[in-house]
Amino acid sequence: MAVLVCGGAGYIGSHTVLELLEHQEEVIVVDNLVTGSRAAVLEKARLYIGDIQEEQFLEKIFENHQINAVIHFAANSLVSESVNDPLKYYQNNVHGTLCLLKIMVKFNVKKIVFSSTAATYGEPVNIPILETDPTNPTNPYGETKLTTEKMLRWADDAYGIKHVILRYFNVAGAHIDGKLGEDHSPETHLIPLILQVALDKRDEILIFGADYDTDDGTCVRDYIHVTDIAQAHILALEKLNNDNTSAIYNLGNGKGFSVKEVIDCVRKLTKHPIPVSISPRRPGDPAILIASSKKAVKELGWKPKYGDLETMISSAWEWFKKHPEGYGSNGK
Ligand SMILES: NC(=O)c1ccc[n+]([C@@H]2O[C@H](COP(=O)([O-])OP(=O)(O)OC[C@H]3O[C@@H](n4cnc5c(N)ncnc54)[C@H](O)[C@@H]3O)[C@@H](O)[C@H]2O)c1
Ligand SMILES: O=c1ccn([C@@H]2O[C@H](COP(=O)(O)OP(=O)(O)O[C@H]3O[C@H](CO)[C@@H](O)[C@H](O)[C@H]3O)[C@@H](O)[C@H]2O)c(=O)[nH]1
Repeated sequence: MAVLVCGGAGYIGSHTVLELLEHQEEVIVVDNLVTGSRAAVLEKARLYIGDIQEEQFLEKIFENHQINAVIHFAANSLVSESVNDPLKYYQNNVHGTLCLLKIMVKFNVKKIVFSSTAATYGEPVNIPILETDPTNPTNPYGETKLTTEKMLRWADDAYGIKHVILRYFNVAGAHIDGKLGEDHSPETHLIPLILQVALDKRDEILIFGADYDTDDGTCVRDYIHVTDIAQAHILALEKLNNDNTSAIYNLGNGKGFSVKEVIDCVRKLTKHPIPVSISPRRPGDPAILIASSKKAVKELGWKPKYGDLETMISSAWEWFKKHPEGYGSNGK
């Protein structure tokens, strides 16, 4: 029996494929390589290049393999892009999942792990955020993820497809052995952008807003190492195989770091001065997002291993020093 990983050539997907292979799973990857890289998919996994919205393409894969469960990363996931082009997000994130679920129904595949996000909460009413807290997204990206979560709930009721929804906070870092890293193009995430300054590929980092209601005025986020996130998917699959019930979990460290604190940590690790400029707030950004992941710790037995910010940033730094062009043009 195989696990199908949609979006497995992307940042988090590729790290999860590595963990799955280490757990002896047969892994099938589907990816259209729009943001992912062929080079990020380890050879032991079988890669099909194509779009999950192409139902006939998906059907062939379900015909060719005995798929036991799906892990679904395939999405667009940039907050600011979603504000400028919300329909792109409804198309790919909501319609993409709809196509995938239709094929799962057709082939009687009853387990899915879904990548959701802290962006489903919007401006939090409590810190740390609990899974039971209100969900009022402040951007279309979060809205499309919440809509998809609701689709999964109805699909459970109607077709018995059980889900584990994982609401990640800010995923960071690279594989600790340097096997894989983060390569988004264009890059918009804070840590890789600061590291591009440290590599002298960029002159400065823009701080998007220094007038938030936080200690130093910059946004606070809960950063979580990509391998810890990948591990949670293994545990989510185990849960689905063992108790066959649906659930939602936050995945974060429960600690917040401001944009300025992240920049200071990079300065310390790289010894680079990292020039900054303050620019206006980025639309759709909440001031503070910090997770309570107690539920995942208790119910999944999740134990994040790389929780301190320095470990996350230094693993990313090691990868970027060796791969200044990411996976490079050969990556496609
Ligand atoms: N990076 C984060 O901090 C973060 C935080 C919360 C949630 N997430 C979610 O985790 C998932 C993975 O994020 P990531 O940072 O690894 O992004 P990524 O862009 O690196 O990975 C997404 C992958 O999906 C593929 N893809 C997109 N649409 C597709 C389609 N229609 N058909 C086939 N393949 C498609 C892309 O080519 C890419 O390889 C996303 O769903 C994202 O919303 C990420
Ligand atoms: O050049 C930059 C880039 C980012 N930021 C700020 O840094 C913080 C982190 O931004 P970024 O790394 O872009 O991540 P987020 O926009 O917080 O979103 C990430 O984390 C979310 C969960 O919290 C996920 O849903 C998204 O998919 C993922 O991209 C935010 O306050 C940004 O405003 C800057 O100040 N300057």
